[in-house]
Amino acid sequence: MQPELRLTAVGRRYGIRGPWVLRGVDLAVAPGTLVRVEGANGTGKSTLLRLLARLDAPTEGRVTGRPRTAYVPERFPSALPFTAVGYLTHLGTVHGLSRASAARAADTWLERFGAGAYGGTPMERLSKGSSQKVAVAQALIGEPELLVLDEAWTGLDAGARDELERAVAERTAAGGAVVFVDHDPRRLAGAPDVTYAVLDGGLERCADGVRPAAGPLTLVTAQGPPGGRLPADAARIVSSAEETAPGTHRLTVRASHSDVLLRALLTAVPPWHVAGVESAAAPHPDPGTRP
Ligand SMILES: Nc1ncnc2c1ncn2[C@@H]1O[C@H](COP(=O)(O)OP(=O)(O)OP(=O)(O)O)[C@@H](O)[C@H]1O
Repeated sequence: MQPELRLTAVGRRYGIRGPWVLRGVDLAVAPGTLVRVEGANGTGKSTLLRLLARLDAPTEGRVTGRPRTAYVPERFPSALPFTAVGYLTHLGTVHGLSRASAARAADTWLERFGAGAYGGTPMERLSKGSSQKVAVAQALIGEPELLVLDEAWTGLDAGARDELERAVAERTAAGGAVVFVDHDPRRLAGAPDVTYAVLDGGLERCADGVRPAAGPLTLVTAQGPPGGRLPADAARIVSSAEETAPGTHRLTVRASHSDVLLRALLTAVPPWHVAGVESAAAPHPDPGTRP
């Protein structure tokens, strides 16, 4: 991401005399970080996310940085004159993919979210859940440097919710930033690097959720070349790594990121051998995660 997105003394109000929804907000979104935004209804979370996605401009203050950004809005306009694949392919080309790659990526994302059967269905005929899968896929198709998710899990079935969590882990593992709002406090529990609450128009950092993160952890035993370094994509997401014997590594990773770790190990050149995967007890509760 070049350079990181930054809000400086940002304020937003609607209408010349409207009340300030946000004021004096300073926020930097560093590459590779997962940021959760909390707050009661109507406090300005969506307003903040639209500013981060640069779909809205602040009334005062500055927004700097131009990461390639994708956004899933709270309400996705589903009555679009496209089929699901047609829409996603179009969005893929907007993100710089060739038409053929965009069409392939469209199929892949619909399959991942369990909506492969609806690729040829006109968007306006999709159910709410399938439409939400398209909403999420359109944001992921371009592998954005900044992914902004406003209640993106709402309306998805359990399989698609898990898949979106995996996709978020993949984005951050690849060095992208993800900012999300979700009404479910368990969403990606333990995973965010930082949590902010929107409160009285300002932004409060809840607690340092810095790694090693708490929450459910997975313990992976893997073998690589003796003395070899962990593949970069794996090193970025592990909470701890220990070489217990030459070439044998004990890795802990947040459970939500375990698939991404395994893929990083197995697709490394040369590939690593995964000798074991098991659940590990969380070391301590995450102060950044509220019950
Ligand atoms: N386009 C707009 N025009 C006028 N007022 C707006 C607009 N968008 C948001 N607001 C007002 O700004 C305030 C914050 O809204 P926002 O949607 O950002 O909050 P939120 O925290 O995302 O709410 P929720 O949790 O209910 O989605 C609300 O009072 C809302 O009515």
